Amino acid sequence: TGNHWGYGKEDGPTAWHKNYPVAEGDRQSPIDIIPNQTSHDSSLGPIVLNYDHCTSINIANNGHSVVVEFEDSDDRSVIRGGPLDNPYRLKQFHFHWGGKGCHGSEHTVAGNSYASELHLVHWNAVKYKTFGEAATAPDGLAVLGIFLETGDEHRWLHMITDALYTVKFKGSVTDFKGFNPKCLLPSSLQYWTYLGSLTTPPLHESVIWIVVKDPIVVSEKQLGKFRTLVFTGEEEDQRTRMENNFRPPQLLKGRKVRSSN
Ligand SMILES: NS(=O)(=O)c1ccc(C(=O)NCc2cccc(O)c2)cc1
Ligand SMILES: [Zn+2]
Repeated sequence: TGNHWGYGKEDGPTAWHKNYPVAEGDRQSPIDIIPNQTSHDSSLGPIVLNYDHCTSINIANNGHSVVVEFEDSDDRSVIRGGPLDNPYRLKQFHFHWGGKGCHGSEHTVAGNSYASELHLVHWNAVKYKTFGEAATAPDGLAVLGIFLETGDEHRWLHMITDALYTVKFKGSVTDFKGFNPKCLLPSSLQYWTYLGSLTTPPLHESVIWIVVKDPIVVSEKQLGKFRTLVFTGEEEDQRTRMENNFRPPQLLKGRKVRSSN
């Protein structure tokens, strides 16, 4: 119905252009990043995250992913530096992942995909009054992308995976206070950056992407817990496991990808 979209055969990424023609635009995301074709830019300073006073509010299943929302009524948690001209406020973070044994990151690196990808979504509250307004502006959003690869257990990810059973169904929301996503970052924040879009409808071309080069390591067991979520609501009769909720790489269309040193 209406602008319903998903990741299935009929409503998935190849069909999104019907309701969202910008899907075929000039700055769509994600992309395949080819390291030796990126341009190193020494003017690109480090990314600075001020998350120490961040206020997480809740964790939710929105029918596409699991999302942790933050209080964004002031500059208590911001990202700045790197390619950004202003501080951008943290609004939410969420994940994209594959099926059992399949990879599910959105960005790929020289054609290789990771098991999953974490997106920390920020908006430019200096220039725009609301997230919604920023989400339609060319410099409105900054998303920090972190790759997840499987290996040893991640010491802090259990704080997320232990809560997933409370948001199994689409539309479920539970309190999730006191979580600082800084614990989900790799030690090095070296990154690639380029101008792109939301990777889900409405696919607005409003994102300054900052993709961190080093992945974090999580266990297959931890990742498997994400797949206990379902795309469907509790009242619906069929349970569709939430997995492979990623958009494949889109055409670069002449864009430059810059690399921090
Ligand atoms: N996967 S992604 O990080 O590119 C991404 C981040 C945020 C959103 C999002 O907020 N979608 C809902 C939305 C979009 C525009 C305006 C709104 O008010 C809400 C979608 C995708
Ligand atoms: Zn995302």
